[in-house]
Amino acid sequence: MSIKVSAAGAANAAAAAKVGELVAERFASRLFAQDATLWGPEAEAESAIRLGWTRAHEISRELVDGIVALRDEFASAGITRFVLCGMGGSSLAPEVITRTAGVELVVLDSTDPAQVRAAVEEDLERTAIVVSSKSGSTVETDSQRRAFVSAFEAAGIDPASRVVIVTDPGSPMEEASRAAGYRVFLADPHVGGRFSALTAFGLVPSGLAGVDIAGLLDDAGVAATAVAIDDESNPALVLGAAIAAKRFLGIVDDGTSIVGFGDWVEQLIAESTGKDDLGILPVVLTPGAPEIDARPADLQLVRVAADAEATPAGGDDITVSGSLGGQFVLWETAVAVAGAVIGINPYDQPDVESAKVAARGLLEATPEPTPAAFVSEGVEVRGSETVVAGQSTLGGAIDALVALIPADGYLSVQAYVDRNRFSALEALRDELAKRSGRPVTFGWGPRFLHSTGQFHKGGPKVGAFLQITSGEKNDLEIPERPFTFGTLISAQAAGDASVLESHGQPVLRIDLGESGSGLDALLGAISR
Ligand SMILES: O=P(O)(O)OC[C@H]1O[C@H](O)[C@H](O)[C@@H](O)[C@@H]1O
Repeated sequence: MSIKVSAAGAANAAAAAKVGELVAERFASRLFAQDATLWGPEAEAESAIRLGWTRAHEISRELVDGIVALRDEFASAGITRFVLCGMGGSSLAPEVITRTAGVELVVLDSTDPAQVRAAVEEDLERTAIVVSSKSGSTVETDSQRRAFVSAFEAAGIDPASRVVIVTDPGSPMEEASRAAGYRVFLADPHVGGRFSALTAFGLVPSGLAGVDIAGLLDDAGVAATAVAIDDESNPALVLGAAIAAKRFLGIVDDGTSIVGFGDWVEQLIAESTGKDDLGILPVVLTPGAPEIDARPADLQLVRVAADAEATPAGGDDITVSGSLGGQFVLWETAVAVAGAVIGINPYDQPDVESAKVAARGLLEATPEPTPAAFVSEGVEVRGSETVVAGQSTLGGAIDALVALIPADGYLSVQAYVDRNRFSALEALRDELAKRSGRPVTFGWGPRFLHSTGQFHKGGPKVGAFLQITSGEKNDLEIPERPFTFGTLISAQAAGDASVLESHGQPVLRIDLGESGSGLDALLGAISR
């Protein structure tokens, strides 16, 4: 299934205005020859060590046999349940790969105590974990690993027989893992996390779970040939130039067999472009989303379809199609193009660290919790002065937040809760989009911090933020750490809120209470 891109109306015009230039400067062939000068002198040092993704479909071949052999070894020992511990670029690709293939992989990219406990307590006898971290120092991933290792030990299972590590050579995790006797797969260090779908980060968990990873690499190889040519028909040049023209990028499934593609592409685009007060904010939409019919002028819609030739784009839309392996390569190339068009370095993420620093500060200082501005219907409400001042009801505070969304801005809903238990919260996205007439993103915390989190702090400061938390009665220890999962997720939420507010952006913080009893009140206040 070859990759196809169809751009109509204004999207086609935006692409046409740029593609000739990109062909003339031989952008595509230089990119695939790993030319680090394409994004300007300031980006050169970082780009020089980040372009390995252009050849990942070839280099990763050598991993396949080892992954398949390990899968067989696990199968013969009765180990058939795999849990992936990892964040952002270390978990989003395996999630879409396994969901699309219809094989089971439990993706644990949360610090919510109940969500962690559920993953750790289920069926440990037939479970192996893949702990994936490029840096080897991500606090969420380290904490999840600790929880599993201690659960294995408590169950009399040797962790060395159940823990598989994916990391970069020389990371702190590599050394410690080898010492512990874990199986270690090393990834190509010249590929950034969000571009790592076709490296060990995408392939090890997906292959162990049962996906045909050789086929994925075959599909990617076909696409890599198509997007490396200096020609106006190159689909990645068209896509990259077209998406660079607008601030918001709505992504909607329109008949593709790929499951959950929006979540992967969201990180790739938001983290790669959202910096220097510029960027593109992806908005993952369902087919019924209000933004599709009442389209904000600054939102470009991309439909992911079964066949973009059979159902080409209409209006000002873009339609894309192709195999999943092909789509990875198409979008990675398009983002490299969009970065050059916008004038940013697509390979760094300068603002992700700020939220981590703020969370660490709170974990170390353990300050008294900020008192609630008011309590309404069992829900504690906090937030920026501009949002909560003079308010005494949940509905009033939400109205105040919506009124503060700039005319060219967006609302971001961020739910630091157990996503399995509070899945009903996802419905808030459409309600708030309808109410505000502006693009609304929805993210589970802390997962989104490794995705749209960069754009919120590094992109244009035009966001308004609705943060939802829930205390957990049954908190969970993190073995040998001075804080629990409950204190960690609270610090992550409070830390990110403080950074957003320091950028002058309004934040409304709603705590649903220990038993989550405020859920109905919140849903009611928003859908009234
Ligand atoms: O793979 P790790 O080093 O654990 O990193 C996981 C994630 O961490 C940070 O948030 C980065 O901004 C992401 O790009 C990365 O994917």
